[in-house]
Amino acid sequence: MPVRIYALAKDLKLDSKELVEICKKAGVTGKGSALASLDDDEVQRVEKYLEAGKQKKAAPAVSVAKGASAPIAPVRGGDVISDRGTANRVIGRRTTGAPSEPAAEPPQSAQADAPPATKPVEDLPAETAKPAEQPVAETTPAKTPAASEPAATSKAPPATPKEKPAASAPKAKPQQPEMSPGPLSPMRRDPVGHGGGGKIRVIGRGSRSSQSSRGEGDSGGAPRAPKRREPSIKINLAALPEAKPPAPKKSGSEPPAQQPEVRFTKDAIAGHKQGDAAGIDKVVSDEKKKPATRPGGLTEFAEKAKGRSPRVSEADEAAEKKRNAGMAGARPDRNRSRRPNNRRDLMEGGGGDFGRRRGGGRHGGGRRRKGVNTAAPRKEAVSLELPCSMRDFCEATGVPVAQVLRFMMGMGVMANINATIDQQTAELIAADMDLTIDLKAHETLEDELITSLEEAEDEEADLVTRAPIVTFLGHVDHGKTSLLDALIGINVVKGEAGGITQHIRAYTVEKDGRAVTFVDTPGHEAFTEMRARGANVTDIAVLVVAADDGIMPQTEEAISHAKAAGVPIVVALNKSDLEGVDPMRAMTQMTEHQLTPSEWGGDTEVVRTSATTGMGLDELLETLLTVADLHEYRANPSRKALGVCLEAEQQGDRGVIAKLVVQNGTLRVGDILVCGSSHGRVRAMTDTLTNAPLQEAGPSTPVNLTGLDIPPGAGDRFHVLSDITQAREIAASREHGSRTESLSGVTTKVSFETFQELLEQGRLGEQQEKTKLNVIIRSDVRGSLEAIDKELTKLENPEVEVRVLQRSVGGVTLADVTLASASDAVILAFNVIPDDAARSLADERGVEIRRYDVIYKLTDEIRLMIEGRLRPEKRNVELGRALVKQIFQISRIGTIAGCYVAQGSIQRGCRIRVNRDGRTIGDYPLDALRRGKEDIKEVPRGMECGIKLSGYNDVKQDDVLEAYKIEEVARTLD
Ligand SMILES: Nc1nc2c(ncn2[C@@H]2O[C@H](COP(=O)(O)OP(=O)(O)OP(=O)(O)O)[C@@H](O)[C@H]2O)c(=O)[nH]1
Repeated sequence: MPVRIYALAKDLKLDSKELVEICKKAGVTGKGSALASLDDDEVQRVEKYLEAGKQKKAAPAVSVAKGASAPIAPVRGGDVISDRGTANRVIGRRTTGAPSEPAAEPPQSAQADAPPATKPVEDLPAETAKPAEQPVAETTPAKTPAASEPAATSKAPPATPKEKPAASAPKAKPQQPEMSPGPLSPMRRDPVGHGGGGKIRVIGRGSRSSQSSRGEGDSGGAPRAPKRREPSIKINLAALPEAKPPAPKKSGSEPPAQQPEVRFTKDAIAGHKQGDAAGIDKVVSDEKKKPATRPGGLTEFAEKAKGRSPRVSEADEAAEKKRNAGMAGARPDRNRSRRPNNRRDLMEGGGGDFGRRRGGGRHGGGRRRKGVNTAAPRKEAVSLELPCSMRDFCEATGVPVAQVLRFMMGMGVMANINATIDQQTAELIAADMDLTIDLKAHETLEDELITSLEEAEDEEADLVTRAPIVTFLGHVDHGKTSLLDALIGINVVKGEAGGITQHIRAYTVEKDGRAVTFVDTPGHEAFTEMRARGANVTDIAVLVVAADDGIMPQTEEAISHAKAAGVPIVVALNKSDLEGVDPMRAMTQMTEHQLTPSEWGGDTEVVRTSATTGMGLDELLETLLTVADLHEYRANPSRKALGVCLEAEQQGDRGVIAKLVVQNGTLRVGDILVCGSSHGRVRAMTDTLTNAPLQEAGPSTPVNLTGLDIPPGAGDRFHVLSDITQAREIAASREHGSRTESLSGVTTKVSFETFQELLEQGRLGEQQEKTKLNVIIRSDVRGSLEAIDKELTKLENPEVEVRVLQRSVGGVTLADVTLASASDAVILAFNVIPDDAARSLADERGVEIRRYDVIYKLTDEIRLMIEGRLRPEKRNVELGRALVKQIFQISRIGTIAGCYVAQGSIQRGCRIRVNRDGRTIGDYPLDALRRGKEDIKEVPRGMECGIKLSGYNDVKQDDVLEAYKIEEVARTLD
């Protein structure tokens, strides 16, 4: 009877992977994975091989006993290792013995032969039995195949260089220990033989310093320019002759000889021009009498020597001020203060020129010299907590604010002293100013609590087996949803808008008495994030590949996600029921992506399935459970829960509904939860498949949960805390962080309507800047927001930029319309509707709200518009809204909705959108419109009527019916 390799491995008490290897060696081919089956014959072959291996293993034990230099026993190796000096001595001997082999490979190669841990034991005897004199040959290992074998001999012991001599100790001449350290022979190339320092080189083998030592040694004959460098191990080298430190420059403490500075007043100069010499004479005589108090003068240095800052008496100062006012001789001073590098003086704390210019220029520099320099001394190594303000940065580093602001201006950023500096900016400034900054992130409650929760390790005794989380990934329409539906026994595919999955689904089902959690992801290219998220929560990825299509772009992407997540991949070759499909084609393509099918000897399980006929479903399930067995997924149900939010939405009366998967621990009703920037207490939990209420959810369980204050982001991790205040604080700080990040800049007024006009009128060509189309996105779930976002970024071109001013989950609100009106933005409502107030304001202000239910329609429409090709030949004209007050079930007719027309009117022949809980759930033609028993053409606002929809009988009380008609609109921009 066939037996799976992993099961046989269990019987034989071997590792499954090891057994796969053994199968190969035993000549049983095509068994690339532990899931492959072996028939009786193959099992026997494997067992025989193992038996033979055991015998082989037993044989060398005799030789070990015989020979003193057993290949594995580190007896002699121990001798060599025990005394480093001995080792070196041996090396030295060999070096002298064979000095003529300078061109051999570098000694690192001996270490590069690190032993592969998985080397089958049974190989050892054969290898170690190879001729022991080969060590000599090992010095030229690349030359012959035989030469590489002794290198293999040294693979067994883990500690490489020391044990190598023992491992490959030549058995042929055990009595000649001097020949034994053959494997060390590469050391001969080490220049030990050329001089002292052998000890050092052995220690430093492989290190850079030793290599350079070797380089020097090699140059024994060839002269090489000596390089000055630090000795790597100083204790073994003669001390370098002490160089006298250079004498401090005298010029540093003595002022340069100066010419007496004679300054002429304007009057003196003017008088001189008029032939009056008296004014000049007076200035010259005054100058001679004046004490040397100018900077750099002797008085100043005398003061400095006494440890005081040179000060000028009030009287002198006043006199000087008077003298210097307006004198031509003051120009050098002024120039100095204007020099661009004056900030260096300032930074070094020695100047004050900068301040003099500002404060002292007009009002007299003397005052400044009197005061104390208040600038913080510049610090070289600073520790800074981020984010911080410009002021904090400057105070911490001692760099003047003006200097930092100037730098920022140079980078095109107009900042002020209160501006916040982020890490990147701080690093840039620091690099520019040669500062060493140790940037620390602010230690928050988050770091304290969440990190400890994430890092808490579970006790082995607490761990129990959990259900595997299996995610279906693959290209759009390859049959993921159908396959999952068929496995679970439900039908979700039918209800999908546009026939594509736009939400992530997760269900736990019981199969063969075991729980499995399935996650379905959308295949449309827009949902990359959802696929990545699906892959990140999963244990096993099922790659659904349609046999007729093969590997497609999103299949490739899914492969990357699964590989990045490091999870096993099982391929479901779906649609195998289709006639004429060639599964070999898809399998060949798979090999190009390093997914070799197990039937071709690889380790990827490929199951041929058909969601339509049910073919291969059992096998797929069995394979998934087997993989789960192999990996033993475990969790600790007794700890506080943590996991991931897959999706979240705001539902009218129920509040926030979040779909979470518990990854570890148990989540209970009443638990305090923080998830992204939302928090709250778990109010209720329901099963994602049956909607049954749950009191607790253990590991691997997906739940729909209420109780959070705002919808968390899809992909946000959640944690259970014990204090609601802490949860609130953490959520608030995250919200603050993300708001700060997403603050958008100034908006340009370009509306959706005018956008095409701009294009048509060719005004884009005249504009230097890109034309910006501002949009506000509202969606039913977070995942769609990301998908739309991603699609919109693809629409950018050199002339047009689509700017998302705001994106959020939930219906269109008054605030959205206000923002759109202020910034000429268009509101893109994906699967949501505007509330009454928003609708009225939008009408009043002419704000456009575009509604979509399929993502590619949204992006296609915008793309067409951007390309100037949008031809609004058909336009939806909103007619009115009616509220369903009562439902009447009439046999043979169906459901009649008794409605009250709240806005506009309902007209015969229109179409009706059915909205429930703020979401559009369907769009149907109006079948019948009646008042009493009469069929009528139109029902105006404030009246009641009966509405029958065509093809939909599930209208419920409180549904909102929106009537609209499709009008043909003539093109106006042709
Ligand atoms: N013949 C055949 N058709 C299939 C099979 N599986 C799915 N289909 C059809 O393929 C189409 C797409 O199936 P879905 O299950 O929606 O595909 P999907 O991969 O979930 O699509 P997205 O979720 O949008 O990525 C549907 O019309 C299915 O009926 C199959 O095994 N055989």
